[in-house]
Amino acid sequence: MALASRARALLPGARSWGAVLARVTAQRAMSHRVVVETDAAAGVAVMKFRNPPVNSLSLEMVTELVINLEKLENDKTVRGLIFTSESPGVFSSGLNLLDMYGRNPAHYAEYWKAVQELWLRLYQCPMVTVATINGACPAGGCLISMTCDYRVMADNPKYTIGLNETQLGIVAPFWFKDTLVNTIGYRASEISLQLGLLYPPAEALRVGIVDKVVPEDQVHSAALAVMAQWLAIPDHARQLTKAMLRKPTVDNLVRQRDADIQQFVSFISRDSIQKGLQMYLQMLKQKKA
Ligand SMILES: CCCCCCCCC/C=C/C(=O)SCCNC(=O)CCNC(=O)[C@H](O)C(C)(C)COP(=O)(O)OP(=O)(O)OC[C@H]1O[C@@H](n2cnc3c(N)ncnc32)[C@H](O)[C@@H]1OP(=O)(O)O
Repeated sequence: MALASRARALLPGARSWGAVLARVTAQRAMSHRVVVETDAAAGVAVMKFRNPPVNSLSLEMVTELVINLEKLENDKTVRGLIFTSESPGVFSSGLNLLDMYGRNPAHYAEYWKAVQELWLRLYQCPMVTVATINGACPAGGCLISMTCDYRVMADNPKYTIGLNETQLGIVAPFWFKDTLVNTIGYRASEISLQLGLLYPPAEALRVGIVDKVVPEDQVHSAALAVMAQWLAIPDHARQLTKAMLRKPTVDNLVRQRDADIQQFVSFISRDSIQKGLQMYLQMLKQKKA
């Protein structure tokens, strides 16, 4: 779908992703939640999350991620993309709970469409993608990491990764589940997803949700080394192979995008789910206090 039509699909009346972002951020001061640094000679870009305090994937953040991805995909000099957090400690705390709590159905629908768009773009990204997981990585953060071709995690037992949705009383949608199954296999997913497990680095490596665990001060150099290995493969062959492997999973969501949005809106709007999210947010506050 062309850029302009995708933007219109996300927000009716908008002519481009730029216009979408302008509307999304209209009520807030413009800020950059995503920092992109490009090494043109190496053909590698690093996308750093900068959305304090915990890099939650707010509507604004998701929109900025999509815009930046689109720009990089159009830049033929960039062949590889590394994701990381600008501040070690939290890679991403996942979807922004405040975009899923206490809002109206139109907002939930807009948010979910943007999250779908991000996943579709990341999962089909023609660049080599590597997640450098330098902090906590629950739920949506884990989803982003799993869309990458390779995951390197810092060896810090305080950091955990996994799809913990059930612990919040919510359900990971089928395409989160599909991404997990494609990463760690069916049986491990049955256990992981139902219990909402968050794995520390050694266990994450054992179950296969990450591919490499390295000392924290080596996480970036390790990601660059992995990138160099992947970039040694001719792009066209690797891209077609990736597309072939991932197409059935992508098609599964594309076929039922609108139904998935409706399902999300009706699920998240339920009183019982809203109450559960309220309690979870309170628990996070109390933990802090
Ligand atoms: C049928 C199918 C239909 C579909 C059904 C629906 C499908 C939904 C799928 C959902 C996917 C998700 O990603 S749901 C999101 C899951 N995420 C999580 O469970 C992570 C929760 N957060 C944490 O565990 C921690 O914050 C962690 C990331 C480890 C960082 O710990 P720290 O001690 O550094 O920081 P904290 O003190 O906890 O948090 C700092 C502040 O950030 C806030 N905060 C933390 N995480 C946040 C988040 N995700 N969104 C918003 N705000 C968040 C806290 O409330 C604090 O706010 P103040 O007190 O105000 O400062």
